[in-house]
Amino acid sequence: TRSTRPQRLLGAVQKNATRGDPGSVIQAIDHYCRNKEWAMNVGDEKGCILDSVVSEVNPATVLELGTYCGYSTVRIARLLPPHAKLITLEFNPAVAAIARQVIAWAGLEDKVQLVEGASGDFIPRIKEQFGVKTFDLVFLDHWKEYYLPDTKLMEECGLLRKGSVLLADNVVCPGAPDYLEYVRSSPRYESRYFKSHLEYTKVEDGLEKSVFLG
Ligand SMILES: CCCNc1ncnc2c1ncn2[C@@H]1O[C@H](/C=C/CNC(=O)c2cc(-c3ccc(F)cc3)cc(O)c2O)[C@@H](O)[C@H]1O
Ligand SMILES: [Mg+2]
Repeated sequence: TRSTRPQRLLGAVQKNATRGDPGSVIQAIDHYCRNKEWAMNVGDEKGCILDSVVSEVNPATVLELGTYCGYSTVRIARLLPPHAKLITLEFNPAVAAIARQVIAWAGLEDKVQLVEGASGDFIPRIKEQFGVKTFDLVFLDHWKEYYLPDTKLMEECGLLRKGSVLLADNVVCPGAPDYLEYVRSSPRYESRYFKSHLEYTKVEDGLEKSVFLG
């Protein structure tokens, strides 16, 4: 049977990237997706904005919603300080299996905990199950209609503290209008839009950075 897009993306990593070299894994995926087959990775242009926010926050605890093939997982984990932890949630087992191999190829498995399951089920259990009190940084890149409900759930579960940073991909394309309205109008967030482009295209997209004020 025909391979899947994630399988072909993993093949490009195994063929073109050096084991243990996260930068080469990022480059291999970007080259493949720009020249051979588009895929919904945050990409190199928005990826640089992601890098700058990660470096600025210098987080000890990170939550990523929607691992997909692990491209942004690798981008974030490669910048984390030694004992920092990144928990990434992915509910499609076949996709999670690919992401595990991409993260391993980059040599970052010690910094990453990939959890298979749906965000709505896991967010309420993260505290007791993973010993995390609050997240310094949350990267939202899963199904766009879940950005808002999952943000409200994180608030309710006490997973955000004064200064926690939410960074959301695709707030223009495909768009997350209810989420944007919420973080931009709520007095509990200081929000800022980073204009960019949809990965590997000239279409406008951007990242919304929202600081929780407690
Ligand atoms: C229960 C559903 C909500 N909770 C969830 N919990 C855990 N994992 C979840 C998840 N939702 C989705 N996922 C996983 O995240 C991934 C989904 C990401 C959704 N992303 C997009 O739709 C997306 C789409 C585009 C896109 C843009 C333009 C276009 F023409 C076509 C696509 C660009 C992007 O950058 C995107 O991120 C999958 O691997 C899915 O299995
Ligand atoms: Mg995205």
